[in-house]
Amino acid sequence: MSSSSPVEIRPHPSKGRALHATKSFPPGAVIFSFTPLLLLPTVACLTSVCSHCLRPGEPRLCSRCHAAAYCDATCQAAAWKAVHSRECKALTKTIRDEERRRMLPTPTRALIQALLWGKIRDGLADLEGHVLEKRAEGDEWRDIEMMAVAGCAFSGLGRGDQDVRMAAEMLCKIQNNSFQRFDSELGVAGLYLEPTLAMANHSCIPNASVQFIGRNALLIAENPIRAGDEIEIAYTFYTDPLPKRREALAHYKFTCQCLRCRDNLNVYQVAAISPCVNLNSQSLVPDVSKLRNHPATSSAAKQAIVNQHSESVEHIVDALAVIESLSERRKLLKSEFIKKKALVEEELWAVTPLPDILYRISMLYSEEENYAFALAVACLVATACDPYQYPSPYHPIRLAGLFTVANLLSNTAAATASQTSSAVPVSNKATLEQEIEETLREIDQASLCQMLLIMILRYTPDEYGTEIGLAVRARALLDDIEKLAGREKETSLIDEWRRDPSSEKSQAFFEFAVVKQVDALAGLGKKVLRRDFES
Ligand SMILES: C[S@@+](CC[C@H](N)C(=O)[O-])C[C@H]1O[C@@H](n2cnc3c(N)ncnc32)[C@H](O)[C@@H]1O
Repeated sequence: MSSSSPVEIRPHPSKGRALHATKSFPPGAVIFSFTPLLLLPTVACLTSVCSHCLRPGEPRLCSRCHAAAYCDATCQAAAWKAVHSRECKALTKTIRDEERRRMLPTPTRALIQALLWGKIRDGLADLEGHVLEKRAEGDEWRDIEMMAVAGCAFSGLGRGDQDVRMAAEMLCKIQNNSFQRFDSELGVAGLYLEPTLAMANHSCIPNASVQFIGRNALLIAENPIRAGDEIEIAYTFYTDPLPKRREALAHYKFTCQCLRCRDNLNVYQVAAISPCVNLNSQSLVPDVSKLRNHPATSSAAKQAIVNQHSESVEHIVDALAVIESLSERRKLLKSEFIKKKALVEEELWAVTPLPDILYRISMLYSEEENYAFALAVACLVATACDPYQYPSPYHPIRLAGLFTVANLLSNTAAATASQTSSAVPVSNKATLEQEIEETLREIDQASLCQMLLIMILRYTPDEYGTEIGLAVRARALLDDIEKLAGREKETSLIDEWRRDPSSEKSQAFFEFAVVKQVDALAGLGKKVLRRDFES
């Protein structure tokens, strides 16, 4: 990196090397945009994303090897020059069957590229692979050796002991330093490696995160970062319980010593000490004392419940992946929700796996076209789960949560508008459906939706507003709302809030038009869960 680089690599007493900032960055700022040394689609996404830029679509397969696909001639030409010319020749020569070429495991495919290109090999040279530790582990090492043998064979290069040993070492480095490139539509869509970004160590209370745009990885400040600070990212889901995090990090051969791990802090305790808490004054939880003083930060009884019932979401994700029907999905979510009754009774909504269960319940209602119920549960997620799990309002999951609410509002607003107003007050005997309908009728849903979208764009790095998928979708929906006729008065109030969100008038308006309404809907979300999922 050049002397003007925003990051530098320094030795670290216990972690090997570390990535440090050379200047300060506010939360949400892009520290650097990295161009990959290695970027490959996963096997599952090989025909649904471009092998060069990883953008989803309907890419066309390379007519020779049929094992790489590109969105257009530009991507194909760039990939040909960067990696594919040699890879294509080697794969066509060494593997007859096209389907088998496409089924090569992603790390093996990455290894083949590294074996064929000196530039990639050189880029990997200084990386940590924990080769000796891995070699000492029977099963894991056998898998690595098998992939190394395959990589040597399919690259058409040497297959002697020395070659396989070198390939196995490269594979260890690839595994220890690559990212799973996540796509919001497809999930894990690729493998990404860049040697400087790979110097970022892990913390379960990270101050930065990585977001992918096309071929590039953006390193984004999550907390305020000062010049000289170590930049730490999370290698695993830091909201998982401690044993699960330890298990995931064992692959990287270290034991995390961050505060969350050392003192086994729960999600509320970490939120309370986050340097980002005050940034929430313009969020759905503007009363930051709520974030600082949740009862689970001090009550030993609540802490015990969190420890006893927190669980990774993995088994739920796996089970849902093979369920097609909505009714079966509902059954599974109901049984998982009931299992977490102790958390629900104590309103410990932010404890894993509850946020994920709630999010999936909201999605389920949405698929069932019950947008009002989906919205109520999504509001509960956006106020009682996300801000505690991710205290920075710039966090991509916070922004995704806002978008979910805004998007659902665009459906409920249309439904409310098409109803003939009965204007019947809600009686004690009204159904939950009627209660939500009435609440929605009282809310200016278009304004609420518009303000949530403005918040998303406010928290998105300006220079990437046209590239980050969520920002692009938020902008499109906002444009649609701004075209609606007859909203001059609302628009003028919103414009004033947009220009100066911290003025007294704007804050009062925000409190009324956004915070109060989302809170009311979140309260209804609890009622929805109680009625439909508790028994
Ligand atoms: C992607 S590399 C990060 C750069 C690495 N420190 C180096 O010097 O090459 C991952 C490796 O860094 C080390 N590491 C990362 N985070 C750590 C942490 N919180 N504590 C101790 N070691 C850590 C582990 O050896 C891990 O396998």
